[in-house]
Amino acid sequence: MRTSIATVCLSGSLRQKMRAAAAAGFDGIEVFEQDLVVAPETPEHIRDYAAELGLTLDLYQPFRDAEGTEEQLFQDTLRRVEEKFRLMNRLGMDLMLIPSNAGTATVDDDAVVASQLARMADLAADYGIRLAYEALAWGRFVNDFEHSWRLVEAADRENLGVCLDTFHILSRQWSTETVPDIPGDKVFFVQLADAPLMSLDVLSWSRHFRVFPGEGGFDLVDFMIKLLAGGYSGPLSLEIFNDSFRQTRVHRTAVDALRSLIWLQDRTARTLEASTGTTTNVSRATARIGELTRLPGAVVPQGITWAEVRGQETEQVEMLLSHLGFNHRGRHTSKPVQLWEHGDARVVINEEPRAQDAPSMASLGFEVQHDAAAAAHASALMVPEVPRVTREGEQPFPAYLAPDGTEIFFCPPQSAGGDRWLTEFSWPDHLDVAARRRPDPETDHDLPLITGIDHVNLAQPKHHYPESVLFYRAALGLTVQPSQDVPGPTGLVSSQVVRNESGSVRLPLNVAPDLGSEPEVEHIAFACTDVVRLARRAQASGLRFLPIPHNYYEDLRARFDLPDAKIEELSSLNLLYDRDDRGEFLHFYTQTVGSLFFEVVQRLDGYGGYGAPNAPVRMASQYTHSLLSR
Ligand SMILES: O=C(O)c1ccc(O)c(O)c1
Ligand SMILES: [Mg+2]
Repeated sequence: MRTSIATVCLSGSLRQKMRAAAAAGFDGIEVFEQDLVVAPETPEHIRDYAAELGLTLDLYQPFRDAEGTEEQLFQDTLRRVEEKFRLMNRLGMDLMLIPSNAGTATVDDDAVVASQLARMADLAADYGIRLAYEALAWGRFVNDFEHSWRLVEAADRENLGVCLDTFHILSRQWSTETVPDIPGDKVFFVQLADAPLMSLDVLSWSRHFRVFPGEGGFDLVDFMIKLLAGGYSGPLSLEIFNDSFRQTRVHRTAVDALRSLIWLQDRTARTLEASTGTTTNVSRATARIGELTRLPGAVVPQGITWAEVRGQETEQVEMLLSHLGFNHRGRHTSKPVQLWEHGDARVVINEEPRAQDAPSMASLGFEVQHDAAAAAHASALMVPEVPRVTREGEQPFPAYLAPDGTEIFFCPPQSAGGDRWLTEFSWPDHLDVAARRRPDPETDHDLPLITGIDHVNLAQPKHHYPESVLFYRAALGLTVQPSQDVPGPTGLVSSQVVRNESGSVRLPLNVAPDLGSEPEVEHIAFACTDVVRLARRAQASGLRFLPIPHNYYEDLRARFDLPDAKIEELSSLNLLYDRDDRGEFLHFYTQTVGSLFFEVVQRLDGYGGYGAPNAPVRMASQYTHSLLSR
């Protein structure tokens, strides 16, 4: 379907916004009146520039405070709107948005409102203009889309229709069952907005927190199906008021925006293809699947093949790993990279000389069924590729850059040769590559206690957080869990997990408060089969644990009624504890090196969380120790 974006979504001047929309690949734009009023160009210039860029000017908006007023005021409204019709003629535009009156309405009478809409439409017809009436969620008398449609129906003018804006509909939780009942050709325009689920007055929620589809909590796929079923065939447009998008770089935001519409169309098509029921809506919408933009292949990673740490002076990282029982498995034949391994957990340490960087997370290798398909999928979503040099004989992996700066590699499964890269590391003399094998429980008495990577916690740049959510959802096919706020000593950290269904890939995304020059900490959590045993060994070998204060253990006793011996054991090993309705969780943290630390976790009986109640204890202890180490 055609795509469009309101200029209010983007930063910069009107020309910059137009250029970015065109460069990202949008078909058209909604001209926000404010952007035009402050622009130095004449309307004719804007019209020509749009033509030059190949953009259509789809909607002029908003014309406020229009209907539901006393006749005297309405006379002035007609004068005002006629001026705008002349302006639209100069711009070469033919569709104007009329939001329901939220400011000057005094007449709560549908007959009066319908007749005023009809009179505006008749005047618009003289200028070849059509009007789309939109129910604002906070409209004084008209605030639900069914009401706006009844008024449009009553006014009964060919050039008068409705504009459906998902924010106004879904924020008020209006039922969307009747969306398909509005004839497709009377829906003049559709604005798609997502938003995080919040309990906030709708006006503030709308003006500051809207996000692109896939970045919030609204069910836009369901809305799309009803829209298609109703016969709408106009553009899918984005109208996102968001404090961050107003300040982020315009080209990057425009790409994020178009990515959301590509993802939404593909997700809608997939949902239709997968639906087994034969409701009228589904079959009508299914008949139109061909109109939706599709993505090649489907990607859901099955596991994390490696986590890469990069920086200078990585000895301390090596020390932590070695105390956690990791083995140094060799150095890369051509790169300044080493591989550490414990069970199926692999950490790559990259000592690439980059200006004085302290160790930090660099990349994640994801195991996917088809790496080429995953790459094509990411490219179709306009995710930037990471340029890489692969020498002859080395295993090439497609690599993409996540919005948070993490490099994402796609690796084929081990069974399909996905572990060929391991042979690029030369092993210390006493280890023979051929002797590398999985432990045999019959004969191995010392099984690895760590089995793999349980989760990787990634710090998110505040203003690009919505973009990250969509990236992990769309490019990696992960599912988004509800977000939680964790109080830390320097601010509130908002945390949201993205994961695959089986839980073999879990990425808690953390948005930290603005800390100025403090590096955001990230961590790799290893899954362990016996965390008490591992902690004992690590303690004996001298691991630098993150110390946990005694108050925490007293609180634990009160909360969970654990026996004294258990509390004593946890406390002596700096272990933390949590429980959910399924099972228990035991974990400990290492001290931080650079902007990175490690965690070891043990999930008992299907515990599903991440020890969130313990995160404030961790952050407070890290804060204390970073102050002490200064
Ligand atoms: O917040 C507003 O005023 C506003 C204006 C125009 C719209 O289309 C809209 O959805 C909201
Ligand atoms: Mg709108």
